[in-house]
Order: sequence, then C-alpha cells, then structure tokens
Amino acid sequence: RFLSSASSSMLTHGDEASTHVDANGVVDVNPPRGTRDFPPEDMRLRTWLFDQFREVSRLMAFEEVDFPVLESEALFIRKAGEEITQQLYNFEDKGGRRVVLRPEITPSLARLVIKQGKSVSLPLKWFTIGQCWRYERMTRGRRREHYQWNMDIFGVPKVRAEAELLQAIVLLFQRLGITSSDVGIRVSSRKVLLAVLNMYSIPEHLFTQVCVIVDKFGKLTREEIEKELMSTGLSSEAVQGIIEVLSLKSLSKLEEVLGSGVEAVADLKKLFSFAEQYGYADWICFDASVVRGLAYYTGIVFEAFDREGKLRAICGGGRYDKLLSTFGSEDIPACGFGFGDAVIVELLKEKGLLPDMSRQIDDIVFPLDEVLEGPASSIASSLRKKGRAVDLVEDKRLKWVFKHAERINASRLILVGNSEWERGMVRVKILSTREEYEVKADELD
Ligand SMILES: Nc1ccc(Br)nc1
Repeated sequence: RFLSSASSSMLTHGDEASTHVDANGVVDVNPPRGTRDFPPEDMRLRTWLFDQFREVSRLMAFEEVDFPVLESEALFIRKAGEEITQQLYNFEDKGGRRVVLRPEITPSLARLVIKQGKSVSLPLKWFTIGQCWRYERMTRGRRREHYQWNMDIFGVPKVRAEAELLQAIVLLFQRLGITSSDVGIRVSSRKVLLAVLNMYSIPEHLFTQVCVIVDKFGKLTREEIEKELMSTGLSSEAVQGIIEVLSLKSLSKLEEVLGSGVEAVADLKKLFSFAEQYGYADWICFDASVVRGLAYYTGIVFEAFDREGKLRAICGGGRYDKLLSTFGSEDIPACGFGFGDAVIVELLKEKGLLPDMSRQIDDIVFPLDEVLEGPASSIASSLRKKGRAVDLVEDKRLKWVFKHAERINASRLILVGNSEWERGMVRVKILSTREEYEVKADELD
C-alpha cells in the first residue's frame, strides 16, 4: 500500500527535515520537494520541446556539450548578492568536498573552455540542455529544479554574437507557433549603467552590486529600489540619475542623455540594424531597465517576455566578457542565454499551442492462441528490424486488444491465428480504414 500524495504531505511540515517514510515504513511516492516526475505523457511533451531546442541548435550550427549536474561550489561563489548564489543547493560530500547541484550552466561552460584551452579554435558555439537546481525555503512553494537550454558563443567580441543568439530564440518561438504579438524581447546593455555610474563618478567596484539591485526593477517598488541603491552608498542624485536613465525605452533618448559615441549606444544601434537584416526587428525592443540578475554580464543583455505580462521572463541572457578571468584564466569574450522548460510550457498552454501528445505505434502483434506466442515473437522481431514500432501483446482478450490499439493509436493490428498460420499467413487490420486482409507472414513489412 502506498501513501496517497495527500496523506504523505501530512508527514512533512514546512521545510524542516522530514521523513519520506511513514510510521509503517511505507515510502511517500511523491518526488522530493520542489522536484517533478515525468510520467509518459509529460515526458512526451518534454521530449518534443527539447527536440525543438536541438533542431534550432542544429540550424544555428551549434555543437552539443554536457557537464555533471554536480559541480564544485567554488564555481558559484560570487559576492554580488545574486539570488542564484544565495540559493545554492550545496553540501559537503563524503570526501569533505564542497559541492553543489549546479544552479546554472554558464560557469560549467567557462570551466570546460578553460580546460580545453588551446585545443579548441575560436569561435566556439556550444549548446546543452541540462537540469539546474536551487534550494529555496519551500514557503514560496516554488520548484527547486528546472531544465535549461543554453546556447553560448565564445570568441566573438562584436554584437554579431548577440544577433545570432537572438535569431536562435526567435526561431525557437516561431517553431512553437508563438508570434511577435505574443512575445517580445527586451534588449539593453550593462554599458548603459556603466556610463551612468561614470557620469556620477561612482566607483566601478559597485557595478555588479548595483546591477543585481536594478534587476529587481518591476519586482520591487521604486522606493525599495532607491533604498537598496542608497544602502550601497550612492548619493540620492546618483540614484535618481540611475532610475531616470533605466526608465528610458528609446535609443535616441538614451543617446541624448549619454551623448553620442558612447559604446553602449553604438552596440545597441548595431544590434538593432542586424535585427532588420535577420528579419526579427519586430520581436525586439530597447528597454534600459533590462540588466538581468547575474553578476557577470558586461554588455548587451536581453530577456523574452509575454506581452500580456502574466508570466515571468521566458528566457534571458547576455554578454559576459570577463567571466573566465574570475576563474584565473585569460578572458575570452562570450555571450549566451538560458531558456527554461517551465515558463514556456505555461505560455503554450495560455496560447492553446500545446501539441497533441498522444502515443503513436505502428503495429500491434497479437497471438490468438498461446501456442502461437513463438510465431508472434518472430513476426514482431522481423517488423522491428524493418523499423516498425511494434507492441507485442498477449494474455489479453481480443476486445481489450482493440481498445488498446485505439488508445495507443496503432496503425495496424497483426493477428496471428491458427487457421491462417497453418497456411503461413497472418491477418492484418488497418485501424484507420477498417480494411482487413491476409498476407504471407514472411512478406509482412
Ligand atoms: N537557477 C535556477 C535553478 C532552478 C530553478 Br527551478 N530556477 C532557477
């Protein structure tokens, strides 16, 4: 007897350590808090989504890479107060090593690029789809794991790289049936904020900290943002200046405030002109409030959002030209994005774009008598060798088999019966047309 999910939840209160086994030693059948199982129908949807990620990666000529989900904690120790590093799923292993279930992919990518060193020629265009983790007090009841598709380009210093990544994102949306009226991509550059800090002679060491605070724009009230910015020691004049510039939504206004010839403006102008050439200009818009919450971004940053404003960011990314030197290596210019598997599915549901996820099988082979189980096996085997997906069924009544064939959308039902088999024949039923005929068993394909 298994506990139902309801009764098992009585075993665990809040987030303090709780048993996953009840008083009678019966295991709670739910997965650990904040994690998901993928039973067949959910797994078909996930596989379909990941196939779209892979197909876009192929179209963009990216190579697939992979890493352990377990990483050294050292890869993620950053002092900028990011949410992602305050929620590390970290622990000490039996060897006394400080390790984490990775919260993101980019540091692993950087680690591998450094490890590969001179043996790889730039530019590198790599992608991966991997599970990422966070340990959050369950008070907010949020998930603790999700899968992320990551696309990263190493060795391209110019905004061509960002233009390529934006095309990948737009291609993905288009493959899913999402249009630029459903989704937009906000684009800015951290160099905008850097220019503002320079205008107020704010020391650059405050840069990442200010970025992490400003990333909460829209999540916190203006007063809360002002308070957090002031707490870093910024003058109220500088705080007002930052908020004024970050509220800009027009590149020409930005140029007026920052002056022409500022690198941030030049980069963004170049990127928007690329967008026209690629044909995705109607997907992107300048929004100076976009800074993204990761400390290591240094240039263009972007995030996709649903225009109805009901959901969290769908994906996001940016340039991180100085990440490798934080690991003690020579810097290599880089940019990339992460695209989670959860928000996009919520959006597809909202838009009625979830694909049909029912099963599909080519053939069901069914022996009408148990003495024919052997012949049924050889028929199933030869069909499989010809590439047919075959469900070999036995110990069932024929009525059940017909129901089953409907349930799994089988194309054909191959019945192995005594009278036919004596003549080396089998009976074939085409389930879509109800057509039925006999065929020589060794001519079945
Ligand atoms: N970084 C991160 C990891 C896991 C989840 Br769920 N969300 C964000």
